[in-house]
Amino acid sequence: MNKKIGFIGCGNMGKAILGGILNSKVAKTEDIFVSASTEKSLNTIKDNFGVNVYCSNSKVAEKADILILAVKPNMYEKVILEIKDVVDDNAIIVTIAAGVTIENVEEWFGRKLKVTRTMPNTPAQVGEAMTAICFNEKMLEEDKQIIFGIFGSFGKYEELEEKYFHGFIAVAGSSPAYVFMFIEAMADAAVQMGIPRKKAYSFAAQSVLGSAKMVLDTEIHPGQLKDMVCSPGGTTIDAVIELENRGFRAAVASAMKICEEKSKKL
Ligand SMILES: NC(=O)C1=CN([C@@H]2O[C@H](COP(=O)(O)OP(=O)(O)OC[C@H]3O[C@@H](n4cnc5c(N)ncnc54)[C@H](O)[C@@H]3O)[C@@H](O)[C@H]2O)C=CC1
Ligand SMILES: O=C(O)[C@@H]1CCC=N1
Repeated sequence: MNKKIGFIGCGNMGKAILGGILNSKVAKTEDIFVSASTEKSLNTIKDNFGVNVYCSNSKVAEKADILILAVKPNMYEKVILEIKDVVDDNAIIVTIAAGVTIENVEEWFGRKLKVTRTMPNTPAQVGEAMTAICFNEKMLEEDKQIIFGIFGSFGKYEELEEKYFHGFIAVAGSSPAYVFMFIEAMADAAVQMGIPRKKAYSFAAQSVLGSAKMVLDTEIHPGQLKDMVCSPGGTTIDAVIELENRGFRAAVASAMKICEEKSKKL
């Protein structure tokens, strides 16, 4: 891709996207420009990724054909006010923040630019992100294809109406954290049973990976896949009933509702 990609802010999510883009070779290191708030983090990014780094957001903003705003939601307005006058009229602004709408971005820039709102997740780092994408009306078909090319380079993506983004954060943007907790909990229990810790993480993670792959590849209902593991009178059904008794599903649903509500408040 012959476009210059700028990152303003490059923390956990910015690095995951940057790593994903470079691994897939969709852009070259010399075409990527990153700014961050501290010299220390810029040096780390330079050392780890070999991209161009600047301590000025405006420098990055004026160079970028595609500008990814990867700061926290509460920094968006401040950053946009800082860069708005140097951004090219034809640049594509990409947001990744929870709770920041396309309308907010247009208002803060004070003019109609091409805006793409996305919600990725950290598995971008290993090429397995799930990203939701929506566009404003300034985005042309060829612009959309560029965005699909970038987000498709580090995982799956789907165009989704902006009104569903709060729910999407609960089920995809934030959900890797719940899955990591599940893996950690299973591994701790396995360690209690005497399994060495390193093996315990690998056994738990591979089981989650394989199960997710079965859902995606077979398209069999997850309930049916669960039933296929539960041999009559066997071990699994006892564990499943204990999870039900302990409110496993209810805890997940309630956590996701809280996550969705928080996204609405940001
Ligand atoms: N962490 C995740 O799993 C996901 C995060 N997001 C979104 O990504 C955005 C960033 O989140 P994280 O990467 O988790 O946060 P983070 O705190 O790890 O990264 C934010 C980065 O912005 C930099 N920064 C702060 N002020 C700045 C400024 N004025 N100019 C330039 N850089 C500045 C910080 O130094 C930091 O490196 C948020 O808007 C969040 O909603 C979206 C999807 C998933
Ligand atoms: O915790 C957050 O607010 C961000 C958005 C989705 C994942 N991390």
